[in-house]
Amino acid sequence: MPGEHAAEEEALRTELAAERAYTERCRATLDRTNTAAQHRVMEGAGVLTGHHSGEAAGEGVAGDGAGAEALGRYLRSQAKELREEPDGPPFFGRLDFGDEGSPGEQAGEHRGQCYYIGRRRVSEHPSAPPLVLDWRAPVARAFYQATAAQPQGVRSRRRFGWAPGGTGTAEDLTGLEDERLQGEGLPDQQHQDQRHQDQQRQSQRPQDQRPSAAAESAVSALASRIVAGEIERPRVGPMRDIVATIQPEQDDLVRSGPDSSLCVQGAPGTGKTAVGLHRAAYLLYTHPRRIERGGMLVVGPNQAFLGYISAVLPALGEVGVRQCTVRDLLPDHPVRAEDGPEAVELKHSARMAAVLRRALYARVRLPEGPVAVPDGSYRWRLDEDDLRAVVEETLAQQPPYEVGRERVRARTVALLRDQAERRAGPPGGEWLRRMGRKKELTGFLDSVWPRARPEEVVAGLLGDAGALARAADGLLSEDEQRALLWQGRRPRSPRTARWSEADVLLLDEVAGLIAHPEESYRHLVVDEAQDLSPMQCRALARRCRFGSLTVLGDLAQGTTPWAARDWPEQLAHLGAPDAVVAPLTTGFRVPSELLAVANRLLASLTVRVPPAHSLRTGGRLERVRVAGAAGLAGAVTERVAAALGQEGSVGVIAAGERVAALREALRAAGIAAGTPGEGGELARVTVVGAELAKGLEYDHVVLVEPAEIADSGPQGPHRLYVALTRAVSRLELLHTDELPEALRG
Ligand SMILES: Nc1ncnc2c1ncn2[C@@H]1O[C@H](COP(=O)(O)OP(=O)(O)OP(=O)(O)O)[C@@H](O)[C@H]1O
Repeated sequence: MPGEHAAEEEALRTELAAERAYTERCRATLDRTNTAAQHRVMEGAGVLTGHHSGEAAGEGVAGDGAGAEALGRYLRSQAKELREEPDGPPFFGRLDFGDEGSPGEQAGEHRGQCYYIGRRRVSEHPSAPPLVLDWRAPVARAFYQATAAQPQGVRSRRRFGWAPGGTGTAEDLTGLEDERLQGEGLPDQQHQDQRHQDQQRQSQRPQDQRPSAAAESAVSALASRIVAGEIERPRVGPMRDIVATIQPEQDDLVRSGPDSSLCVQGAPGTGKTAVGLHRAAYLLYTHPRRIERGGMLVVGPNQAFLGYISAVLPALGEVGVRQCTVRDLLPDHPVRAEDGPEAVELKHSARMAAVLRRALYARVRLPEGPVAVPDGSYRWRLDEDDLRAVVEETLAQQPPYEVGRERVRARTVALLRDQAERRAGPPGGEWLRRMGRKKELTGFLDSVWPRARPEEVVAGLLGDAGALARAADGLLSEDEQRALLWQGRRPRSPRTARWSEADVLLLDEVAGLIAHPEESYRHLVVDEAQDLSPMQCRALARRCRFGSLTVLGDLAQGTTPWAARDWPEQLAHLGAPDAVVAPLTTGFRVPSELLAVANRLLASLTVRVPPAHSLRTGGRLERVRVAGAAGLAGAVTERVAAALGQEGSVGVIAAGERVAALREALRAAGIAAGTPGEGGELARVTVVGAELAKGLEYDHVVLVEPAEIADSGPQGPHRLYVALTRAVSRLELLHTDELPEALRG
């Protein structure tokens, strides 16, 4: 009825005006907080440099110089955080709790309350109720989880629509949407975003698939135009946070506790990376004492990927979390040699860890004969049997090598102490220390448990056929040993050895056997974990001995020669054999039309994973046959130019060898093409090798010569699967060769 409609419009206008006023209040508060923090820094800095009020540096503030310096660092980091924190909407949701609580459920302490939910807490005064709650606060969980069937005390959930790219000012608030979870007589969606009202989202909802229960709950979320708009927003620039639209099955993973490790097996575009990063932010917030920022580490496959995801944690208010590749964690040896493929694979294999352990412990010898230790005019005598028992028992305890050496020293001194005690009563601490430093004792130690350096151990193994044969007996075949041995270029000393990329892993493994690494993280988020080799997994595991992991990956997207075939084994290498494996199968990136094609490829892969459903439809697939190979670059340029006529980003994915030429062809046509992770917000076109496309996404993908990618070695089909699943809306298959069978029309 027109009258009813007008009344509704009026109500919406009133509500929007009230919410805009609230936005202004939040922004004013944020501005004040920011200014106050900057002020504190200036003051703090003034005090610290002695320019302030004539007081001695730091006095009255931090008591001493070191304390003052620490305070200064803290204040600077706080102000830096505030500066780095991007502007954005101060909130994205609102929860109104019912007065009564639904049957069987209690609104409890939240009865009748109204909470705004945002990326960060906004508070006018420490003792006043906050204007906006952090999305990680326990009560905010209901925003993600409450349903009409289980309202969790929530009467109504409001979502806010903000102008894309805006800074979150009052004018940027463009719409709101209410979902009634309790109460009667109200339609589900009370108010709609004014700007997006005409969009025909309904017709875009998937109907051609039978979704899982999780997908169904997500589909119901799509009933929200604001959520749908967020999911379908064109992609340009780095990855965004998804905090306003986290789905219930994702939220369960984000909020699972820090005690046990978690492995997310997720089909392409199901939000693994997003879930992992939000989980990192959640854990930092919820368990600040257990997991400080320095104790959280995010590991990704390459710099391109890290560049792509680097803005997400800062957007969630978490700056200063280290994000790096496995390589970045390893020792900084210059790489000056290259291995053959067989040697590389061997060096990444778990068997190598066993070989290295043997090589290291081959240095330990059982004592031969007694040892005499002079003490003034007296000589203590240590029996061979006793010494042998000391070494054997220490070996059996399997401590890190260096700890083992010190243990043998301590226990040998204890043998001396026992003798001294019998002779003259308990000796003093000084006597024990002196005995421990005796050159006869150190000489004995050097003969049975010599010091070891990783370089010596690895060079001693790879440069000596005999040593390798002994360490590899029963573990590596003769052919494999030959592949590992340094041929012809034996270094004169370990110092001059020319290490390969994979050797650095071996050096790190041995360093880890000698002593635990100094760096020790409380939580690791490991992305694209299916691609890690056992030796890389071990490098991560030893840096998180007392922590837990969030392992993210997709076995179907494994593209390295050592990619994992199943999770239990990979998780064991990562030191988290008990991690729960949770699947994500509802896709947010690839539309179902494109996913259907990619799913056809799954059958030709060597791993078994559940196929994905997609929440998105309207994807377009085009197969474009180009007459001659010479015309391919021209055709790519043409297609990219046409794609630029539409909204969003364009990714050209091709076999690695083609990338440079394609980028050049685009440049010649006046199209600037960036490399992934570099171009920032402005690069709309990216050319990327199929081997680096993992984790990235583009609105429009031009996939060049798919057969070439499929045929690029045993992992080729996996690589093609990755390439096929990068498109958010449109995928063009450009080919001169026949398409792989699964991709034919
Ligand atoms: N709940 C959500 N709301 C909105 N967007 C989402 C949601 N979950 C995921 N997305 C979006 O879907 C896309 C895919 O997410 P993400 O890259 O985390 O998936 P992935 O499983 O890691 O993919 P891949 O396996 O291909 O690397 C991203 O653009 C992400 O922002």
